[in-house]
Amino acid sequence: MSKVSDSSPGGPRLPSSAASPSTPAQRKDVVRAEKLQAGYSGNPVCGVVSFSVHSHQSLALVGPNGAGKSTVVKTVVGQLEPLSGTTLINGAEVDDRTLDFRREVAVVFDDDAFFPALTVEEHLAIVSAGHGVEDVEDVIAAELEFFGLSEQAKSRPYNLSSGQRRRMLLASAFVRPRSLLVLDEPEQRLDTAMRHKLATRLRAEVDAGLALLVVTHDPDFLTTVATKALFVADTIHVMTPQRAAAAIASENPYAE
Ligand SMILES: Nc1ncnc2c1ncn2[C@@H]1O[C@H](COP(=O)(O)OP(=O)(O)OP(=O)(O)O)[C@@H](O)[C@H]1O
Repeated sequence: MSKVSDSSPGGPRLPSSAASPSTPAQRKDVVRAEKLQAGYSGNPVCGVVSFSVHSHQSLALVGPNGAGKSTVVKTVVGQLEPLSGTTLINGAEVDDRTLDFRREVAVVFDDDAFFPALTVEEHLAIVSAGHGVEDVEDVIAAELEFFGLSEQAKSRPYNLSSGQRRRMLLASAFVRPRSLLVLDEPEQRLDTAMRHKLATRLRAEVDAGLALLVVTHDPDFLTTVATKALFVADTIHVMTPQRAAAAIASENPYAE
C-alpha cells in the first residue's frame, strides 16, 4: 500500500489535476473579509472586522467566551448571513453550496456532526470518497493512525469517548483535499499529546501552503499554529500570536 499521509496543502490526492502548488509570487488571498459585521437578528456580537488570509498563513481568532469568535467564523464560511460587509473566498462571494467552495474549504465546527449508525471509518470514507480522493483506504488508514483511532475504526460515534469523537471529526477534515481549513476550538477535549501533535501538523501544513482560520483558547496551540491573530471584542485588535497568547494567559486582552 502506498504512503498516504500527505501533509501538503490540499491533502489527499484527487484523481484529476486539481493540485496546483503556488509560488510566493502567486499567493492570493484565500479569505478576504471586508468590514464584516457578524451577529444575530440585526444585533452585532462584536466589532466590525476586516482581514485576509492567504496560503501559508494562519489566522487565529481569540477572545473571551461569548465574544463572537464562532459567529464571525460561521459568517465567514457562509453558515450565517453577515449583518453587513462581505467575504470572498478564493475571490468569489461565499456560497457553501458551490462545488468550488466544497472542494476547497474544510470546516470543523460541531461535535454532533455525525451519523449515529455509521462507523468511524465509514464516516471518513464518505467524506474522502465524496471529495473524489483516489486512494480512500490508504488515506483513511493514515488518518486513523495519526488521530489514534485505528482500534476504533469499526466503532460507532456513541461508543467513543468525547475526545475520540472530536478526533474523528477532526480526521474528517484531513481525509479530503483543502486549500482553506476552518477549525473552531480544535483543542477541545484533546489530551495534551494530541493537541501538540495536531498543532505541529497544522503548522507544517500552513508552512507548506494551507490557509488556516482557527478559533482557539489555548496559548500554546495559538503560538504553534498561528502566523497572526485577532482579539475579538467590541472592537477588533490585530495582534501577533505571541501577544494574543499573553493576552489569553493573563485574561487581559491588552497586556503587553
Ligand atoms: N444562534 C444564536 N442566536 C442568537 N445569539 C447567539 C447564537 N449563538 C450565539 N449567540 C450569542 O452570540 C454571542 C457570541 O457567541 P459566539 O458563540 O460567537 O462566541 P464565542 O466567542 O465563539 O464564544 P466561546 O469562546 O464561548 O465559544 C454570545 O453572546 C452568544 O450568546
